[in-house]
Amino acid sequence: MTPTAPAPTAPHLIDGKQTAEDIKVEIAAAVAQLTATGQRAPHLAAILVGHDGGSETYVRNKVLACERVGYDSTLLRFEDDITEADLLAQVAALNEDPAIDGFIVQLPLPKHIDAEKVIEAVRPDKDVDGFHPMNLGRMVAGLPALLPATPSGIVELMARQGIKTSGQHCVVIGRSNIVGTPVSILLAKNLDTANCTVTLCHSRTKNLREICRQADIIVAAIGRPEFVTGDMVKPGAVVIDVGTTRVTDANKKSGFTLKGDVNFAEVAPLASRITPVPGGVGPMTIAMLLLNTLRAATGAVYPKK
Ligand SMILES: NC(=O)C1=CN([C@@H]2O[C@H](COP(=O)(O)OP(=O)(O)OC[C@H]3O[C@@H](n4cnc5c(N)ncnc54)[C@H](OP(=O)(O)O)[C@@H]3O)[C@@H](O)[C@H]2O)C=CC1
Ligand SMILES: Nc1nc(=O)c2c([nH]1)NC[C@@H]1CN(c3ccc(C(=O)N[C@@H](CCC(=O)O)C(=O)O)cc3)C=[N+]21
Ligand SMILES: [Mg+2]
Repeated sequence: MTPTAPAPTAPHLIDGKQTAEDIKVEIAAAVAQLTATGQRAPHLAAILVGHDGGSETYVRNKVLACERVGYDSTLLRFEDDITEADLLAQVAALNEDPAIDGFIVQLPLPKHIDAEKVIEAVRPDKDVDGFHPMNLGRMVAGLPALLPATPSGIVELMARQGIKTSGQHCVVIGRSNIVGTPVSILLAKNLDTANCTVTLCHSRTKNLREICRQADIIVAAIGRPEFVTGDMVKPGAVVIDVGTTRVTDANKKSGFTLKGDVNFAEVAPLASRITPVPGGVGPMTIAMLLLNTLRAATGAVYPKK
């Protein structure tokens, strides 16, 4: 009989926070090199519309991260009654501003604004979110592109944590344009950091539990707290939790707890490796946004205009 390794008794956490710190140290060194040769520091701008608590936190974290690595940053804030035309004019101004290397428009946007239209208005060489169809198309085709931050952050996190992906069956839950769809494409690519066999699941998927049980790697990007339960996870699987939902919690000073899409208490004892929330995918998203900004500033993907 072949001896089988005992199931781990303690969760083997995937430290996204530390990995993101490592990347930020590398970026800071690159910035120091740029400025030492007389070039200006990269400059990231963010547009924030309205007062959504989560969006405020993420944008604040992005601005703080810029300072940490030595970038310049600009935050443009607008009330949620800004018209679509005015927002598009702001995008056009950032497109044309030679002092701005890259910018993002924080999502979600108010309902009266067509988010697709705004995303398409961002000049692809400044689209550090990697949401523009030009960048998504180039990514699909395997051409150099500004890659979406959360998907590339997941791939980078697994690579740096020594998680084997090649030949592994990865089940992605969620097919949004910003997470589920692009991460499924990246993980299926013929790259040393990918080469997964990918199954993409969504709200119409039949037998989701059975499909998840066949996964060597689960990527949960649903936006429903604790959706992935223990009965959906094969013992020894790697579990990547993208979800970040604020759940009301009277015991917390802030009034809420950040919940992932994975029932951590049930799944952590089963998983060989698992990302915590917070401290997993979220910090990687920010690190990859900074990396995209460096690539935009240095003309690594598109020639500087
Ligand atoms: N950590 C980070 O850096 C980031 C975290 N997030 C978080 O990730 C989560 C997902 O975000 P996002 O992709 O934008 O979410 P969306 O709401 O855009 O997409 C959710 C996806 O989940 C699917 N889904 C919903 N219910 C079910 C179900 N019962 N069974 C199977 N699939 C289901 C939907 O299916 P269908 O298409 O059929 O509707 C959809 O494809 C959120 O919590 C968000 O806050 C997002 C971005 C970055
Ligand atoms: N144009 C655009 N680009 C985005 O990249 C984008 C967006 N819109 N809209 C919302 C989602 C969500 N998102 C997160 C980024 C960082 C954390 C993050 O750093 N989370 C910390 C905790 C932060 C906290 O304390 O709330 C963590 O998980 O450890 C989470 C979520 C980016 N998004
Ligand atoms: Mg969302």
